Amino acid sequence: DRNNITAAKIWLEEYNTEAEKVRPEAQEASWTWNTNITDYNNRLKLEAEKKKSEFDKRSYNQTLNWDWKNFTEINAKRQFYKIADIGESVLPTDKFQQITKAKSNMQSVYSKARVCNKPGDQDPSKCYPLNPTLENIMAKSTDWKELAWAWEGWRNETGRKMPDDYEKFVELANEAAGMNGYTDNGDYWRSWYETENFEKQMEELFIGLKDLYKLLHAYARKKLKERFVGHPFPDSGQIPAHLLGNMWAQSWGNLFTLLAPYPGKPLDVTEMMREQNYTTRKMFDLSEKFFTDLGLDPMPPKFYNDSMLDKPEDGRDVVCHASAWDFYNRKDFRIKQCTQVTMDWLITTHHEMGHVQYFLQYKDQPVVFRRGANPGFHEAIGDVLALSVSTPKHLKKINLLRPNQNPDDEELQLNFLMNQALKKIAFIPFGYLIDQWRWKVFKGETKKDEYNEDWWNLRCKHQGVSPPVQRFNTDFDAGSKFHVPNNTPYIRYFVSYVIQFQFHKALCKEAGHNGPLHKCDIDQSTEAGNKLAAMMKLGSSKEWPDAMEAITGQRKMNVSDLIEYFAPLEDWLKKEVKNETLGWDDQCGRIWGNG
Ligand SMILES: O=C(CCC(O)(O)[C@H](Cc1ccccc1)NC(=O)c1ccccc1)N[C@@H](Cc1c[nH]c2ccccc12)C(=O)O
Ligand SMILES: [Zn+2]
Repeated sequence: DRNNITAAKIWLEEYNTEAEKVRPEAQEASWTWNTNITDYNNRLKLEAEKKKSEFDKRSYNQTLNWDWKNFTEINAKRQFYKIADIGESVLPTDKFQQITKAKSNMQSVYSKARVCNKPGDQDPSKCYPLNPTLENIMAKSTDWKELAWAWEGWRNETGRKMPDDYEKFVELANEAAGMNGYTDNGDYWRSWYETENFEKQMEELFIGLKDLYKLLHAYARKKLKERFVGHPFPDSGQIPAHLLGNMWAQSWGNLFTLLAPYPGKPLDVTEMMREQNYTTRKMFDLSEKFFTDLGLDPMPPKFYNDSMLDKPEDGRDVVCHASAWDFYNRKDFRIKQCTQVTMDWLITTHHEMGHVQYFLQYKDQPVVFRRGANPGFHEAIGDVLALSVSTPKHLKKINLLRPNQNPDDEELQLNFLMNQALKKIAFIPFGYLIDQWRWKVFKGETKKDEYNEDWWNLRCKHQGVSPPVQRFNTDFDAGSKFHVPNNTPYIRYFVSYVIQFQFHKALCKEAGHNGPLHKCDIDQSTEAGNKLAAMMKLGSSKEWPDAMEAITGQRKMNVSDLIEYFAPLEDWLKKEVKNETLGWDDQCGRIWGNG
């Protein structure tokens, strides 16, 4: 009968066995398309996704045979709760096909986009991809016009071509969420955090970090005005968005040579990597060794054969944006990325390897529990290890610090902190605002003809950046960032940037570190590794405060450890921007055309 827990557990076993067949097939078809974007592979992907959605629907219907909401066994009850949460698979077949098609269209536009008519090119029909060309221009160019060409061209070739598909996707995603008992798709996405007032909590964390961001913003603005003297910076105080070393102004690490407190003491890891003939494989071996030295798991033998770690040179279209893949059969785990030999890519490699380590640690959980304690946890693992790898002490250990440089030199340490701030503090408003925008779209508070105006309201208000050229309602600049066409939520990175410092603090204590937090390197500490592994093994079988407690002893997110980490730099910045006006107007002023 409906309360027979023994029979229910047998059914859960059968579900798991079936899921470990259906999911690998769907993943394999998705992998084939992602590593070779063709219409044929797209049809195979759609077919496999249809099959998986039918399995999800069937399984959902079978959960109705059990009174699982009243089960006393928490673990079984939680498995039923997750099996019953089938997302977009709840849609009837024709609507499921429509939403999958709309998503495939946008992903294909984003991954195939190229920008032509580069200023100074003899052949105006020569076109350039984001990775590596446009990213390198945004990182290195100090030519205002060239930066503006890349910035505007990328948005013309991506976001501008998506509004219709995006509107269709929003409509159907909201319909699916409604059928699953949520108010809209944003409500569904937030439900994965199982946290009361989640939006309020995120706002409080963001407010807690605003002052630190304003200091860094004022310093960067002052130095960029010197570099681009004669060019227009808005009176409203924003920084033109194409000057920050990154296509989305989300990470300012490429401004290090301009912003380092002591330019004479560079941290030029990329140059050191190139001088030592680093290869993609060497970068992965370095990362894997950090994990195994903590007592964590090595990559399975198949990993390197089956992964795609470099951009293919045979001209085929691939999704270059990095991702880690769990095939849910406990055997196949892959990474797909278009690696370049740079420090940024060494960090991204640790980020992706962090995802795979999580897969390995929770692989014996029931399939529905093979996820992060919350999505932010999955994004934090690799970044926590990268906090140790990036320290001058560790760079010295792996011979990526110049031989004549002393890792304990206080000026070098301040340069290191600035480098970290340009990636971690600069990211905070960006990590916060993407889903602020999307949650409003899902709530219906932002209509299609307001998509771009609302996007720039948030970019101007929270991030303090402005568009270098006029924007129009016919633009769709949110669509120029991978996660929007790819329908990947983004608040997870904001959560990750907060909790990774809580994890770092706790693991440094476990590793017996004394002294300032930013100097800590947990390398080789199996005590720290064991704590991390114990948390990862839980997967999503427990609510995330239990997982957080397993590492830090706390049950809440808070920004105090991040602020402690950057304290020495905060003091230096306060002196540096003493005569500057901190902050900017909420609005960007006139940037709007009626188009
Ligand atoms: O997007 C990424 C890395 C890609 C990902 O590893 O997060 C990837 C995104 C993705 C999700 C879904 C489909 C395709 C790509 N997420 C995963 O691969 C993944 C796998 C399993 C569980 C959870 C996430 N980073 C973000 C920001 C970021 C956070 N930490 C970083 C460290 C270095 C560089 C960038 C970042 C960005 O580039 O804007
Ligand atoms: Zn990630």
